[in-house]
Amino acid sequence: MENAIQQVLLTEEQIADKVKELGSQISRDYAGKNLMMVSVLKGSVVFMADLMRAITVPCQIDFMCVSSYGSGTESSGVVKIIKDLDINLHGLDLLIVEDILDSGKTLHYITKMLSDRGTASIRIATLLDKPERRAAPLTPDYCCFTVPDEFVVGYGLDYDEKFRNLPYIGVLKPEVYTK
Ligand SMILES: O=P(O)(O)OC[C@H]1O[C@H](OP(=O)(O)OP(=O)(O)O)[C@H](O)[C@@H]1O
Ligand code: HPA
Ligand SMILES: [Mg+2]
Repeated sequence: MENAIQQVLLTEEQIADKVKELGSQISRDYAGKNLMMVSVLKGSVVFMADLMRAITVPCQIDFMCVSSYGSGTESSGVVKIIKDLDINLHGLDLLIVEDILDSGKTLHYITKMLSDRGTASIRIATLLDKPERRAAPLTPDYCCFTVPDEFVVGYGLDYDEKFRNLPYIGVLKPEVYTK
Protein backbone atom coordinates (compact mmCIF):
# COMPACT_ATOMS: atom_id res chain seq x y z
CA MET A 1 0.00 0.00 0.00
CA GLU A 2 2.73 2.46 1.03
CA ASN A 3 4.69 1.92 -2.20
CA ALA A 4 1.78 3.35 -4.21
CA ILE A 5 2.33 6.71 -2.50
CA GLN A 6 4.45 9.32 -4.28
CA GLN A 7 4.57 11.83 -1.43
CA VAL A 8 3.11 12.32 2.04
CA LEU A 9 1.19 15.58 1.77
CA LEU A 10 -0.22 15.80 5.32
CA THR A 11 1.03 13.82 8.29
CA GLU A 12 -1.13 12.33 11.04
CA GLU A 13 0.08 15.06 13.41
CA GLN A 14 -0.69 17.93 11.03
CA ILE A 15 -4.20 16.55 10.47
CA ALA A 16 -4.85 15.98 14.20
CA ASP A 17 -3.77 19.53 15.11
CA LYS A 18 -5.91 21.14 12.44
CA VAL A 19 -8.99 19.01 13.21
CA LYS A 20 -8.79 19.99 16.89
CA GLU A 21 -8.51 23.67 15.93
CA LEU A 22 -11.52 23.35 13.63
CA GLY A 23 -13.50 21.58 16.37
CA SER A 24 -12.92 24.53 18.69
CA GLN A 25 -13.99 27.03 16.04
CA ILE A 26 -17.17 25.07 15.25
CA SER A 27 -17.94 24.75 18.99
CA ARG A 28 -17.76 28.54 19.32
CA ASP A 29 -19.86 29.16 16.21
CA TYR A 30 -22.58 26.66 17.13
CA ALA A 31 -23.04 27.52 20.81
CA GLY A 32 -26.80 27.67 21.48
CA LYS A 33 -27.70 26.23 18.05
CA ASN A 34 -29.20 22.88 16.99
CA LEU A 35 -26.09 21.36 15.46
CA MET A 36 -26.60 18.33 13.26
CA MET A 37 -23.44 16.89 11.71
CA VAL A 38 -24.07 15.04 8.46
CA SER A 39 -21.24 12.80 7.31
CA VAL A 40 -21.04 12.09 3.59
CA LEU A 41 -19.85 8.49 3.37
CA LYS A 42 -17.68 6.76 2.72
CA GLY A 43 -14.79 9.19 2.42
CA SER A 44 -15.65 11.39 5.40
CA VAL A 45 -15.81 8.57 7.96
CA VAL A 46 -12.38 9.19 9.51
CA PHE A 47 -12.66 12.99 9.51
CA MET A 48 -16.16 12.79 11.02
CA ALA A 49 -15.02 10.48 13.81
CA ASP A 50 -12.18 12.83 14.76
CA LEU A 51 -14.04 16.13 14.23
CA MET A 52 -17.10 15.18 16.30
CA ARG A 53 -14.84 14.35 19.25
CA ALA A 54 -13.21 17.78 18.96
CA ILE A 55 -16.60 19.51 19.27
CA THR A 56 -17.70 20.44 22.76
CA VAL A 57 -21.28 21.67 22.16
CA PRO A 58 -24.26 19.28 21.99
CA CYS A 59 -24.83 17.80 18.53
CA GLN A 60 -26.64 15.07 16.66
CA ILE A 61 -25.08 13.01 13.89
CA ASP A 62 -26.40 11.26 10.82
CA PHE A 63 -24.93 9.66 7.71
CA MET A 64 -25.65 9.65 4.03
CA CYS A 65 -23.81 7.59 1.47
CA VAL A 66 -23.22 8.98 -2.01
CA SER A 67 -20.87 8.02 -4.80
CA SER A 68 -19.79 9.62 -8.08
CA TYR A 69 -16.17 8.55 -8.62
CA GLY A 70 -16.51 4.75 -8.82
CA SER A 71 -13.12 3.33 -9.82
CA GLY A 72 -11.81 6.48 -11.58
CA THR A 73 -10.00 9.69 -10.64
CA GLU A 74 -12.52 12.03 -12.29
CA SER A 75 -16.11 12.68 -11.22
CA SER A 76 -18.63 10.78 -13.36
CA GLY A 77 -20.88 13.81 -12.87
CA VAL A 78 -23.66 11.49 -11.71
CA VAL A 79 -24.14 11.67 -7.94
CA LYS A 80 -25.72 8.41 -6.76
CA ILE A 81 -27.52 8.47 -3.39
CA ILE A 82 -26.81 5.08 -1.89
CA LYS A 83 -28.25 5.89 1.55
CA ASP A 84 -30.27 8.99 2.50
CA LEU A 85 -30.47 10.54 5.99
CA ASP A 86 -32.77 8.99 8.59
CA ILE A 87 -33.52 12.08 10.69
CA ASN A 88 -36.07 14.86 10.04
CA LEU A 89 -34.01 18.01 9.45
CA HIS A 90 -36.67 20.61 10.28
CA GLY A 91 -35.16 23.52 12.26
CA LEU A 92 -31.71 21.96 12.51
CA ASP A 93 -28.40 23.72 11.83
CA LEU A 94 -26.79 21.33 9.40
CA LEU A 95 -23.05 20.95 9.11
CA ILE A 96 -22.20 18.76 6.12
CA VAL A 97 -18.92 16.96 6.77
CA GLU A 98 -16.88 16.02 3.69
CA ASP A 99 -13.40 14.65 3.15
CA ILE A 100 -12.74 16.60 -0.06
CA LEU A 101 -14.31 19.34 -2.16
CA ASP A 102 -12.96 18.75 -5.67
CA SER A 103 -15.17 19.44 -8.72
CA GLY A 104 -17.89 20.44 -6.23
CA LYS A 105 -20.50 18.31 -8.03
CA THR A 106 -21.22 16.10 -5.00
CA LEU A 107 -21.73 18.95 -2.54
CA HIS A 108 -23.65 21.05 -5.04
CA TYR A 109 -26.11 18.19 -5.44
CA ILE A 110 -26.35 17.40 -1.73
CA THR A 111 -26.76 20.99 -0.49
CA LYS A 112 -29.53 21.58 -3.02
CA MET A 113 -31.29 18.39 -2.01
CA LEU A 114 -31.05 19.05 1.74
CA SER A 115 -32.03 22.73 1.57
CA ASP A 116 -35.57 21.65 0.64
CA ARG A 117 -36.03 19.94 4.01
CA GLY A 118 -36.74 22.88 6.33
CA THR A 119 -33.26 23.27 7.84
CA ALA A 120 -32.46 26.42 9.85
CA SER A 121 -29.03 26.67 8.21
CA ILE A 122 -26.58 24.64 6.12
CA ARG A 123 -22.80 24.93 6.21
CA ILE A 124 -19.99 22.83 4.78
CA ALA A 125 -16.93 21.55 6.64
CA THR A 126 -14.34 19.83 4.48
CA LEU A 127 -10.98 18.37 5.40
CA LEU A 128 -9.50 19.14 1.97
CA ASP A 129 -10.27 21.69 -0.71
CA LYS A 130 -8.92 21.29 -4.26
CA PRO A 131 -10.07 24.62 -5.77
CA GLU A 132 -8.22 24.23 -9.10
CA ARG A 133 -10.65 21.52 -10.17
CA ARG A 134 -13.88 23.28 -9.30
CA ALA A 135 -16.70 22.92 -11.86
CA ALA A 136 -19.66 23.80 -9.60
CA PRO A 137 -19.77 27.16 -7.78
CA LEU A 138 -19.04 26.19 -4.17
CA THR A 139 -16.81 27.40 -1.34
CA PRO A 140 -16.54 25.61 2.01
CA ASP A 141 -17.44 27.42 5.24
CA TYR A 142 -14.78 25.45 7.12
CA CYS A 143 -11.71 23.87 5.54
CA CYS A 144 -8.62 22.29 7.10
CA PHE A 145 -6.25 22.23 4.11
CA THR A 146 -6.06 23.37 0.49
CA VAL A 147 -4.45 20.73 -1.74
CA PRO A 148 -2.93 20.90 -5.24
CA ASP A 149 -4.52 19.32 -8.31
CA GLU A 150 -3.33 15.79 -7.62
CA PHE A 151 -5.21 12.63 -6.70
CA VAL A 152 -4.86 12.13 -2.97
CA VAL A 153 -5.70 9.14 -0.77
CA GLY A 154 -5.72 8.14 2.88
CA TYR A 155 -7.55 9.26 6.07
CA GLY A 156 -10.79 7.99 4.48
CA LEU A 157 -10.10 8.96 0.86
CA ASP A 158 -9.85 6.12 -1.64
CA TYR A 159 -8.78 5.18 -5.09
CA ASP A 160 -11.01 2.32 -6.30
CA GLU A 161 -12.01 1.64 -2.65
CA LYS A 162 -8.38 1.20 -1.52
CA PHE A 163 -6.08 3.30 0.70
CA ARG A 164 -8.86 4.60 3.00
CA ASN A 165 -7.03 3.16 6.03
CA LEU A 166 -3.77 5.08 5.54
CA PRO A 167 -3.49 7.36 8.60
CA TYR A 168 -2.08 10.27 6.55
CA ILE A 169 -2.94 12.02 3.25
CA GLY A 170 -0.67 11.06 0.38
CA VAL A 171 -0.42 11.75 -3.35
CA LEU A 172 -1.07 8.58 -5.31
CA LYS A 173 1.56 7.64 -7.91
CA PRO A 174 -0.03 8.34 -11.31
CA GLU A 175 1.07 4.91 -12.58
CA VAL A 176 -1.41 3.35 -10.14
CA TYR A 177 -4.35 4.82 -12.05
CA THR A 178 -2.95 5.28 -15.57
CA LYS A 179 -2.14 1.58 -16.08
O1 LIG B 1 -16.21 17.56 -5.45
P1 LIG B 1 -16.36 16.25 -6.16
O2 LIG B 1 -15.60 16.21 -7.47
O3 LIG B 1 -17.79 15.83 -6.33
O4 LIG B 1 -15.60 15.14 -5.29
C1 LIG B 1 -15.78 14.99 -3.91
C2 LIG B 1 -16.50 13.70 -3.59
O5 LIG B 1 -15.84 12.58 -4.19
C3 LIG B 1 -15.54 11.60 -3.22
O6 LIG B 1 -16.60 10.69 -3.10
P2 LIG B 1 -16.74 9.36 -3.95
O7 LIG B 1 -17.75 9.51 -5.03
O8 LIG B 1 -15.39 8.89 -4.36
O9 LIG B 1 -17.35 8.35 -2.88
P3 LIG B 1 -16.61 7.84 -1.53
O10 LIG B 1 -16.76 8.94 -0.50
O11 LIG B 1 -17.37 6.61 -1.14
O12 LIG B 1 -15.19 7.56 -1.87
C4 LIG B 1 -15.38 12.41 -1.95
O13 LIG B 1 -15.55 11.61 -0.82
C5 LIG B 1 -16.43 13.48 -2.09
O14 LIG B 1 -17.70 13.04 -1.62
O1 HPA C 1 -8.24 13.52 -4.90
C1 HPA C 1 -9.16 12.73 -4.57
N1 HPA C 1 -8.89 11.56 -3.92
C2 HPA C 1 -9.85 10.69 -3.53
N2 HPA C 1 -11.14 10.89 -3.77
C3 HPA C 1 -11.49 12.03 -4.39
N3 HPA C 1 -12.71 12.47 -4.74
C4 HPA C 1 -12.54 13.65 -5.33
N4 HPA C 1 -11.23 13.97 -5.40
C5 HPA C 1 -10.54 12.97 -4.80
MG1 LIG D 1 -14.09 7.75 -3.52
